[in-house]
Amino acid sequence: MAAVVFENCFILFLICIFSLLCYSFIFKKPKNSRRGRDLPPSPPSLPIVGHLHLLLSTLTHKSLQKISSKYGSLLHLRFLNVPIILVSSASMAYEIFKAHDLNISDRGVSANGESLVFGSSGFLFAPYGDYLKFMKKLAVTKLLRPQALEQAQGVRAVELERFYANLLEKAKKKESVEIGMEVMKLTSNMIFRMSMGRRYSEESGYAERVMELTTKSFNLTKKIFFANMLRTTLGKLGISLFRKEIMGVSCEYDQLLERILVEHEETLAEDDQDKDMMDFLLEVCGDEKAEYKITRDHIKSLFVEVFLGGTDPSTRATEWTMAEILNNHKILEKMRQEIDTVVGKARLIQESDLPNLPYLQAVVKEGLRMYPPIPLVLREFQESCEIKGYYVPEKTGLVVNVYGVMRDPDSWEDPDEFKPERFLDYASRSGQEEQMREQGMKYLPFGAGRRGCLGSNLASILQGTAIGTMVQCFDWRVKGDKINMEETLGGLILTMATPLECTPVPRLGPF
Ligand code: HEM
Repeated sequence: MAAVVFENCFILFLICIFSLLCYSFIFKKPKNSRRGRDLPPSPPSLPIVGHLHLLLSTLTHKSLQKISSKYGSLLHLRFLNVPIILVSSASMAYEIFKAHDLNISDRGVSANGESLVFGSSGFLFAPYGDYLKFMKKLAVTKLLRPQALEQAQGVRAVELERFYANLLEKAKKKESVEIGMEVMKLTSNMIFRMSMGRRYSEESGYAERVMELTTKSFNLTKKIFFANMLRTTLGKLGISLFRKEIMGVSCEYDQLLERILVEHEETLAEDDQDKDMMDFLLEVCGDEKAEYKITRDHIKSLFVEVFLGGTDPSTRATEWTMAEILNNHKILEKMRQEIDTVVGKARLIQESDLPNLPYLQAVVKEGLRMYPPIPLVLREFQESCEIKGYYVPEKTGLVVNVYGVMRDPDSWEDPDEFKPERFLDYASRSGQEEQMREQGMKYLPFGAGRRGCLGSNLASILQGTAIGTMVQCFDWRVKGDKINMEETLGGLILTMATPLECTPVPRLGPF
């Protein structure tokens, strides 16, 4: 229902701006930025809307992959009057990230005003400057770098046990579970407790509330993306697309986070060991001499974005990988053999086991290769430049189709087959450093360069332990012969069209 309303709204919107564009096309000469030099090749386009129909398809990443395999891995597209460079191969990605990383370190999507969800006080869409660098440093130092991750290991272990106990409960009652829902609870609880909730018990209900709001925000991402992309054009007509819905979620987040902030202020932890990321951010907020002066809205936006960036992609990737495991009995058995040998049958897997479980790690990597939760990475060329002899004008958008790169038959043997072994071979291969770097660009689930994902280490832990627990402790009953692997883009995140639902049957334990 919501999708239909959105679609209708979008068609109406297209009609509205059609007249505006006709006006500008007739009365204003379009800028010709070629300056006598060739832009990258462009596939045939429709009048006025250009290649917008590709963006509107339900499987945008696949439409873009198809067009790239026909016309080439470096293309020049136009969505209405927005020019875009589309990249779909490892060698093109390498060329761009090697020589132009700073030039493409802005996302090119304007922030969503005063909203806490992708808004101007956040850093996901912030330009690459002092504010972004400062907030990234805080998030990495206090939450995501290896030392910080190690400090919070105990918190994650408690949540993993709770995840296991919950599945066991369902297994005893012979109830089926939606894997995505269970994993979403696990990742939300882990990230919530690591970042601001060490002192809160489950009864506070805060983690659950954060999870609800994160899901609501994700359902809005496609709308937010369109609203942002078209803000300048529509702003001139006094139209603010989807504003009410977006601000509604933002207000709910605001109220919840304000309450948590006040509770942190009232019981400020004295010992550094007991401080969580929110305690540190509050200190920085009150510090007149801080490198960068941050406000309460900056703190709230940072948390919203850490939840958005951290929970849903990790959950979707885990769900996809579990579906492949359950569709491939040999892989499931091989994983169990490895886990039973390394962990034994008397205790639950824990994150310190992960380095000793190379096959499990390879399965996680293969899941991310075939189903990258963020299939399209968005950036913008700040300045004009040259790529493979083609001219790229300043302020041209960049879309790296990482889904296309990781399914490119020129880089991957049998790209559409789930073969974890390829990552065991891959790790043992050696070569020239430069060659290896270029090779690295064929595996891009976390993006690349200075705007690449900050949470890849945490993501590996979340996925490794969640999948490890489900494989080690349970057999899984699935309806039908095979799991339906059809894809959909839920709010720009690669999602299973039919959520994975199955019934756990205890295999080991209880621990
Ligand atoms: C399987 C899980 C995950 C995947 C596949 C993933 C993927 C990505 C991708 C593709 C980007 C954009 C990169 C680019 O533009 O080059 C990104 C950015 C980001 N991710 Fe992740 N991510 C995951 C988990 C996490 C986690 C657990 C966190 C933290 C809790 C996190 C935090 C971030 C942040 C903060 C950014 C923005 C960085 C910036 O704008 O500078 N991600 N992620």
